[in-house]
Amino acid sequence: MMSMAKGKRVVVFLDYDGTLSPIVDDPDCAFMSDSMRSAVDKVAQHFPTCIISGRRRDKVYKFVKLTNVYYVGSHGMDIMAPVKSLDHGINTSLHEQAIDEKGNKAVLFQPAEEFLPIIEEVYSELERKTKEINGVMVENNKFCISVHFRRVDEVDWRSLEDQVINTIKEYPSLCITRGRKVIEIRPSIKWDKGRALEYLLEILGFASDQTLPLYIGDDRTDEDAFKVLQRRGQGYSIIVSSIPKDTKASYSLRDPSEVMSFLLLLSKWKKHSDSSRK
Ligand SMILES: O=P(O)(O)OC[C@H]1O[C@H](O[C@H]2O[C@H](CO)[C@@H](O)[C@H](O)[C@H]2O)[C@H](O)[C@@H](O)[C@@H]1O
Repeated sequence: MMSMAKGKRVVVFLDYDGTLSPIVDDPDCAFMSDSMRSAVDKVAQHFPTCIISGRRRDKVYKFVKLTNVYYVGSHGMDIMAPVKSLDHGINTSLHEQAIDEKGNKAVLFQPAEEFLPIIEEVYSELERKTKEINGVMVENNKFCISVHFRRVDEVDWRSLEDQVINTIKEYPSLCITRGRKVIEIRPSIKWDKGRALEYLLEILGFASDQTLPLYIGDDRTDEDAFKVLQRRGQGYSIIVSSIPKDTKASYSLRDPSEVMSFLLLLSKWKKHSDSSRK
């Protein structure tokens, strides 16, 4: 992998849950370790780095707390540039356009903006309809909703799913996807983590074959990005899983601790290759 990366512009895409933080029962407690934060920070000092998550963007930022990375929330539907100016040869003209008159906003792209009211409505409805089921957590991810059943007794899974399906039937502009013990509700638009990845490569000026995107993720929604890399015949896709999985990724890492070792190795390699060129 490192030999293929020589002379190319590496761009790093990292999923959050299950990739940078271990899967835990309470989604609000999926904290990232300080050592993982430092590993991501080091990578971001060398390569454009983007955290791409199903969560709402501001929540991912609260967990990651780094100002030198791109944040993409709501499964690719909420894209924002880093607050800090970067020196990776990035085309930042679009960033500047996106900063508001107070200079504190840098949202690049929100393809599902018109769905905000409907998502709010469905979120309240799902909260109300599922509150009798013990252990359910409905998470508002801004442009999508997660209905968590990790803490729900297995006997109640079926009725919870029925509740969600019946609710969403009333909203033909929304659709349901599934993740790790979570039912996700999102706008039926042709946009996902794969599209977001392509969008970012394009606007950063990294769409050429001289770019080597690395995408690391653990969940079904990351498969959309793996497929894009496969189709483009570009870069490396890495699934995080301790068991064999049906995946479009070409490589695997077992868990977030192996992700951290990989990230540290990547930044060490870059430092070393830069210094040996001097
Ligand atoms: O794209 P991701 O960053 O991987 O986000 C996908 C979903 O991750 C979170 O849920 C998952 O992790 C939780 C914490 O470990 C776990 O409790 C839950 O069972 C998992 O599904 C997040 O809470 C969701 O909103 C994301 O969509």
